[in-house]
This record gives sequence, C-alpha cells and structure tokens, in this order.
Amino acid sequence: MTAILPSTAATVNTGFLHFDCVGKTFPTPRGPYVAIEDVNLSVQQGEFICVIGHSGCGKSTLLNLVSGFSQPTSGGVYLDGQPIQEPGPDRMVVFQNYSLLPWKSARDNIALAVKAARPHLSTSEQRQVVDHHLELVGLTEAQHKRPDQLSGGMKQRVAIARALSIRPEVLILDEPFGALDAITKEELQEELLNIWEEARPTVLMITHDIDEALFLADRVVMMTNGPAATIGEVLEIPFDRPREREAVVEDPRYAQLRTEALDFLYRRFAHDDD
Ligand SMILES: Nc1ncnc2c1ncn2[C@@H]1O[C@H](COP(=O)(O)OP(=O)(O)OP(=O)(O)O)[C@@H](O)[C@H]1O
Repeated sequence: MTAILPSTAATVNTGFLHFDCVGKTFPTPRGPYVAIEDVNLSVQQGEFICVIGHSGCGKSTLLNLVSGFSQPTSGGVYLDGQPIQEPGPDRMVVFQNYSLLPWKSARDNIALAVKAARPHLSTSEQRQVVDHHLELVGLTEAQHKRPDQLSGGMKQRVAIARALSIRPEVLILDEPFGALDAITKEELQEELLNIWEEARPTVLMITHDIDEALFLADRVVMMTNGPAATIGEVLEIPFDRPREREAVVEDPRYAQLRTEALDFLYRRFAHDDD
C-alpha cells in the first residue's frame, strides 16, 4: 500500500543551512551574467564554514542569498527546511567596513540592536545582554566612545558584539578582518572563536586569508572562478577545539591542508588579477 505523505515541496530537510543546486544570474547591458551555478552544500547547525576563492568568484553573491538580500535565479537556499526569502534577525551580517551608526556610542550601537531584535526582554535584561557582549569583546572601558573615537579593531569588535547580541542562528561575516593589521586580526580571530564557542551560531565567513580559514573553520569551501563559479573543493579541518594557534600551526596536517588550498587557488584555479 502506498502511504499518502503531506507535500514537502516547500521544505528541504538536509542540513540546517542547505544550498540546493543554487544559481545566480545577473542581467547586464551585455546580456545575462551567470555569477554562480549549481552550488550544493549542507551546513550543520553550529558549524563554522569559511569560503575562499579569488576576487569576483561569487562569494558575496552566495552570502547575499543567505542573508536574504537577494534571491537565487535557480535552485534554493534553505534554513531549517524553509526557503530563505528575505532578511531577518535570525541571520546577522558583519561587513569589512564596520557599518556602525557614527553618532552613537559603542554601547548604544549594541543596545539599539538588542532593543529592536529582542523586545521581549525587560530593560534590565537588555542592559545585561549589552554589558555581557561589551565584556566578551573587551570593550567595557571604551563603551561610551563613538566609532570615530575607536580604532579599526575596536569598531569591528563592536560590530561583532552587536551581531551576536541579537543571538542570530546564522552569523554571516564578509571579510570582517580584511582591513585590520596582522596582530589585531589574530586577536580578533581568537575572540571570535571564544564568542562562537559560547553562543554556537552557524557561521559563514568569507576570507581571502588561507591561514585564517584553517584556524577558524570546521570546513573550508573553495570556489572556482567565474563566470558560472561553483564549489570546487571542500577541506575538512580536523583540529580539536578549543584551538590554540601554536598547536594548530605546528600540527603536520596544517602544512598539508595549506598546500592543498594553495594548490587549488594558485595552480588549479589561478586567477590573472590576483
Ligand atoms: N548586481 C550585479 N550585476 C551584475 N553583475 C554582478 C552583480 N553583482 C555581482 N556581479 C558579478 O558577479 C560576480 C561575483 O561577484 P561577487 O561580488 O559575488 O564576487 P566576490 O567573490 O565576493 O568578489 P570579491 O572577493 O572581490 O569581493 C562578479 O563577476 C561580479 O561582477
């Protein structure tokens, strides 16, 4: 006997965040431009994914589909089985350029987000959330400064604290440390891992830095070049957590994974512009 099942046409149950044959084509004056094509990936809840690939390969295009700022032209992107159709507080984006409100203090930038996204919390609970997140990123002392009174690293700390204070299910990071000096960058990578361990959002992060990806991610997704870019290879990163940078870098598997990534990017999918 054949059982009659409810229709599942609108839902997909593979992975928490699921890319199913995703394509995105942009109309241009010279005709349609196929940016990405046939992207398939299943991300588990709480997983940390880094996406690397050459400039213009479609990394931001992919992230915009997850944030809901744009829609795929073929296939679908699903969160918890539901197609992503618009932006929402369950998915927060942190950009390279901080995007803080310039006239508000660090504290108020975070407080406003908490107020808007978690209105069910009492005023004192909201205050506690803000205090906690300022502390997590080491900005308790500097909380009353405005963005123009903060360093680049401090601004990015505020942006990360603001995103996480909303308790998003998915944290989307678009090259968040790209503009920072090497030391600040390493500090923030470590802070990000500490915060991620606490809240465990699913993370999707674009980076151009192979070492950053190997230190942070559970899996590194490497994209081929466009047009019609797709996922070329996925590296599983085996290092135990919590991670210590020295232990990771000294692990013999680190050099091997690094060589694989370099080989992918600079030999198999070399790009003239890089
Ligand atoms: N709105 C648009 N209209 C036309 N083409 C677009 C549009 N947005 C992106 N593209 C093209 O799609 C391709 C992918 O762009 P995308 O910004 O996703 O790349 P990226 O990998 O994030 O690049 P980068 O590392 O330089 O930020 C590029 O060739 C880009 O020119």
